[in-house]
Amino acid sequence: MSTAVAGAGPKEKTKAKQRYLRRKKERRKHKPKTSASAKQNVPPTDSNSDEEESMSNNESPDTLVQTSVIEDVEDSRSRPKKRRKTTAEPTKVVDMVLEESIVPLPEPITELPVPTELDLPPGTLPSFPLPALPDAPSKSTLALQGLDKALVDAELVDPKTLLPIPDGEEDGGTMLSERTRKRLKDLGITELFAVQTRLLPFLLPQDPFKKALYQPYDPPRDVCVSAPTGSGKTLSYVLPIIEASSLLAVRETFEALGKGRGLQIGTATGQQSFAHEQSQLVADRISNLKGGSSKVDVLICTPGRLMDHLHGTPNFSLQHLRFLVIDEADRLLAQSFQDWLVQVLAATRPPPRSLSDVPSIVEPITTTIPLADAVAPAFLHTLPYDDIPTFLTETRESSCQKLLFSATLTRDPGKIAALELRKPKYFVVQEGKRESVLDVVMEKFSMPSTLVEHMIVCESSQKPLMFFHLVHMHNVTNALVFTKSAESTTRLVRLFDFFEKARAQHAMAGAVQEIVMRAYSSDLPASERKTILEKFKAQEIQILVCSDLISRGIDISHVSHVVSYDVPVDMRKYVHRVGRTARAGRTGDAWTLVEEQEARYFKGILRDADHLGKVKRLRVGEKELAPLMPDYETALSQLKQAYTR
Ligand SMILES: Nc1ncnc2c1ncn2[C@@H]1O[C@H](COP(=O)(O)OP(=O)(O)OP(=O)(O)O)[C@@H](O)[C@H]1O
Repeated sequence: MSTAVAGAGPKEKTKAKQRYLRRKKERRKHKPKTSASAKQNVPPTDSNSDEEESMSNNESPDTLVQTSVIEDVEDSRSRPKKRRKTTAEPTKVVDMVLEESIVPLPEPITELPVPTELDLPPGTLPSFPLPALPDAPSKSTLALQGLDKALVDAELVDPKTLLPIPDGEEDGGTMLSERTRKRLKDLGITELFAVQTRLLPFLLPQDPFKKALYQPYDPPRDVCVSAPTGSGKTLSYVLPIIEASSLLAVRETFEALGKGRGLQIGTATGQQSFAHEQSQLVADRISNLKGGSSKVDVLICTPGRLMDHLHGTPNFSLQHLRFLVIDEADRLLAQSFQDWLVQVLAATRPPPRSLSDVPSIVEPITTTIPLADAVAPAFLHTLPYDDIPTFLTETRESSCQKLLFSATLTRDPGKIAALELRKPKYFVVQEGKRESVLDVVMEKFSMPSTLVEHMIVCESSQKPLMFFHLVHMHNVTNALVFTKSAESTTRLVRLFDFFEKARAQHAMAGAVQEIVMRAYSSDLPASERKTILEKFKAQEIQILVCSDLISRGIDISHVSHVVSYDVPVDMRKYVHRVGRTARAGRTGDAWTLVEEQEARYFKGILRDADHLGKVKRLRVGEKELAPLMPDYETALSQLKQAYTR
């Protein structure tokens, strides 16, 4: 085409141009006069601009419509008149989105005038809108989706709240009996911690009917508690249970069934033989007793062992259960073996009434029929004779109240649903405003305010040395150390032993005190674990190396440091590890040794939990490590020898 243009003679072009100009002049003569302002906008009458003008006259009607819409829009918003080149379709799409989309659009677009059918040329069909993607919902909106409303409406408890426990008759709002308050004083507990100040009144209401052992027509609400590690969750449920038990004379009930006296505490954790546990839990394993034959008021158990007794111990029954406490709820709910939760909940619930439950008048009442008071009220219909007639039509429910506790409470709607909570009431012990309940929902767990956190990023080969540096230069003793595996533990303990020996030899006799470090793992027999823990408590052992499995629940007041020798796999693990120190308002330090290649991952974990800013980075230079080098090298070569032997 360019060749064709280049081949046209200049004369020919001039003639054509002259003809064109003549016609144009003619047209002008017949044209009505325009205003002065309009004249000003007339472009200079050179041939090229005229050509452009004539070209524009050939534009399709569609393009014209589209252009006019854009101009209208710009006019209405008093913008400088700058023409944009667009195609017809996108313009229509924007219009249609405004008209029809339910998705709120950003401000400037919503200001656009909504075109009506009149804006379209006659006979033009409005086009359908292209699919429009709504804005992505915010993280917080997503976190709230599918959540139990109760969790969203959780009650926030300020962790700084304390309530003095008074002597004498007045309970001072603690809801505790004089006897219990005296006992607490004997144990050195003079005030209630935040979680306890809210839980005690909730679980021990003033109305005596509300704390009755059996409440089949108006069963109590379930409770979920999210509170930091070491904040006193255990007492917040132990106290109400003890109070409820003594108040309600459970002892007498048990005596009526022929069991022991006093508040009996039983354990079923698999540390003793099954037969031994059975004999501790149940008095009569021969007769068929509808109400069970429990010997204990309180049973502390693991889900697995509880299941074993439910299936394998005659007359072991959960129908009288008043409180089902699920401590470390997130971890227990993650254990799905044998469907323990479904089965335990079923065991607390009365079986549905069926036709066979309808009493038969002709059925003789014999002496073998169990006493009514041995059966929980909600289970009375299971007796082979008519239960106590009642004018009430309400169905009777189990009186079992579920109490869930964790420092890292699960927000998983599926897991919460599996618990079949009854009108659950959530308490969240956390600093901040009402909205910070969202932090729990988004798994931004709250930490003890007395905890100071550090991390050291180093090469993996330098980790042992960094650890020894912490022990000797930062007084990291009375410490719990977490590793990723049993092998990592064994290696570290042996190397540390060699290092301490080398150090002692090196120094003048008696000048240095050897620091003792021991492994504390679930592989050890229970008796050995107990001895190690006792030695640690007595400070004969200064450092314990343990696994995540065993760490939860360790409550030793003098633990002043926690070291993650290997980084934790997730935030939950991190929270539970560091929570072994800075308990009950005491101070504590947490240290994490991060290998260079793990730094991004670990920081990512912290960042996702909005916690990165809380962990200070400690940089340790060669100079600071130099004094430890000779003994470290001796220890390394001894370890090598030990492994090659
Ligand atoms: N009111 C109180 N006054 C003084 N000490 C208390 C009080 N309540 C609890 N403690 C002590 O605080 C320590 C931590 O309490 P507890 O073990 O109940 O914490 P927790 O919240 O269950 O922690 P974790 O989630 O780590 O298991 C315990 O040694 C306990 O005896």
